[in-house]
Amino acid sequence: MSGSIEVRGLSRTFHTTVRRPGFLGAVRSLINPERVAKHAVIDIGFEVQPGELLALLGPNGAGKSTTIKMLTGILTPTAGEARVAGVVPYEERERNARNIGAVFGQRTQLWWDLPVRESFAILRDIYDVPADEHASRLREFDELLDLSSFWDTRVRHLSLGQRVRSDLAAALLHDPPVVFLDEPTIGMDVVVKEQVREFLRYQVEERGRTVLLTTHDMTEVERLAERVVLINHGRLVLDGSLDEIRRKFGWTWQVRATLADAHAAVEPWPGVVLVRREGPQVVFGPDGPAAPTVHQALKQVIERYEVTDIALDEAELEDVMRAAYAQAGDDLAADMARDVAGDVAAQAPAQTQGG
Ligand SMILES: Nc1ncnc2c1ncn2[C@@H]1O[C@H](COP(=O)(O)OP(=O)(O)OP(=O)(O)O)[C@@H](O)[C@H]1O
Repeated sequence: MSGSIEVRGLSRTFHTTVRRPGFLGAVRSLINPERVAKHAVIDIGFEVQPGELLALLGPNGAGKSTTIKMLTGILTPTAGEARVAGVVPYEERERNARNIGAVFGQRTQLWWDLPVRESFAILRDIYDVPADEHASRLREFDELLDLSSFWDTRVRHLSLGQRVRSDLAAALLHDPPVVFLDEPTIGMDVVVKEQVREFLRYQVEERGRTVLLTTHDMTEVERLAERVVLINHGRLVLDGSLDEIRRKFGWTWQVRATLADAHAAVEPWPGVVLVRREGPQVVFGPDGPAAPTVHQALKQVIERYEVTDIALDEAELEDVMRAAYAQAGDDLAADMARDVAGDVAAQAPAQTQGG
């Protein structure tokens, strides 16, 4: 079965009622509710190939969870279409559920009062997994996630890391070709995070699963994803490989200097921007076509500041993403301005005719 994900023109608008302030306001809201529309996802489209891991990125409130909820069949889109392993998820929820596994880092799908292993057994029965397959898959997951050290414990007594590892195993026990992970490693310590990433890499590379992952952790993106889709204010603003994005938005060089005076004022100069500052540590990067070469930049930093240490740095993905968002924001603003200008232009002749 092909584990592809296809998304075309997908949109979702939420309608909520606004409560007016004060007692009278509350009464007025009851009699005459004021409805507002929130366009959480607007006309997005992308594809994920079978066996590919794609990171869906965006700031808080960008529309990532809403997108995943449409692809898992929890929400129905307002417009557009999605297919997951050939199935329209919100039209055939049960069929879709057999093809997908989903982990929402903040919630569990396990039975709170049962030991983990009993939850696994219930899922085996729900999905009709043959007993020998179930046992061998559990052995495989145990090797990678070390589940047996806590699988006789009730879910409510598990630590966060143990709970999410159990959730991951539970999501994959029926062998789905497509996996959705919404911030799976949120709040975990670095050791458990690494264990989970290892597990995910194995599932993609060795088992050929298709994974759509949302995360705010750029280390995770660097370790796991080759391709990213960026959404902002519900719109898709970028779809490309990490290499392309680094090339387009990354800095060709970065100079990190430690200032002798941690409180010294630091200003950018023509051709150079201040990328980051943390106390005495400052990082400079090139700015536009007038940027100096890396050798000139090193010389300029030493001439301008008293430094105790200076080094060349790899551009951090966080900085690259920040630059991509800034550019995407500019493009979006330009698009919206063009739309408004287009609307005004379209209205102008009508007004002339009318007048
Ligand atoms: N059920 C709902 N009713 C009304 N508005 C909603 C609903 N669900 C989400 N939204 C709004 O839609 C927008 C997108 O939310 P969503 O949860 O998809 O963002 P996100 O990218 O997953 O954010 P985060 O990184 O914070 O998890 C937000 O403005 C949110 O307030």
